[in-house]
Amino acid sequence: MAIYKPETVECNGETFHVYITQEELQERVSELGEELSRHYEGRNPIFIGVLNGAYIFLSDLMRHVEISCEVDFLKLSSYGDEKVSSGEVTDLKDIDADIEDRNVILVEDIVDTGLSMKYIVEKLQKKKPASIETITLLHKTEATRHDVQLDYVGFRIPALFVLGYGLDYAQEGRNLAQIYILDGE
Ligand SMILES: O=P(O)(O)OC[C@H]1O[C@H](OP(=O)(O)OP(=O)(O)O)[C@H](O)[C@@H]1O
Ligand code: HPA
Repeated sequence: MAIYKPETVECNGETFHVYITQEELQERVSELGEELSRHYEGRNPIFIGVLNGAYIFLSDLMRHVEISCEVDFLKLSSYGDEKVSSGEVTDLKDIDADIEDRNVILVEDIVDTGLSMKYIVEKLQKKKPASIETITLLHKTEATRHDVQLDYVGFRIPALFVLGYGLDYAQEGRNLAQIYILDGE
């Protein structure tokens, strides 16, 4: 089976190179799944993935969760086709599940400025869940300006634009099996 993981890749006229390999991703994702399985044993958590970016991370993560659980999605956008946040969050789809009194695990691909995560947690809190914890594959620690609670973090990364494994640049590059960064950074 062919997996799309070149050493370098052109995306929207810019060149990116590998930053986190497929093997490193798979190892960390499996550790996180095992940690969540231990923590949520007997609590039937509901995973809420943030579309579009989190879909690959969430699907890989769930295959390492060995307890009873559910999944739902919401969708929002704040980057458009740019490499910097617009500073505004647009709601595109809400969850369908009733999360009142449920244990929610909010799943993001990346926390950059923190705006999206802060916005979603405040939105979900209004639905009165029993608990909300957050997990993000990537955290750009130096770029985060909003106060966010991060319970599980895959990789802490510098403030560089990244691509692949669900993360896009103007909607392209999500199908790359590894995480890439802009050449020269
Ligand atoms: O911490 P922040 O600065 O808010 O950035 C993080 C958010 O940006 C990306 O979503 P985007 O709005 O690009 O939509 P997408 O997931 O559909 O690509 C990513 O998936 C996060 O949701
Ligand atoms: O570095 C990034 N890459 C892709 N999407 C993003 N959304 C926030 N930060 C990023």
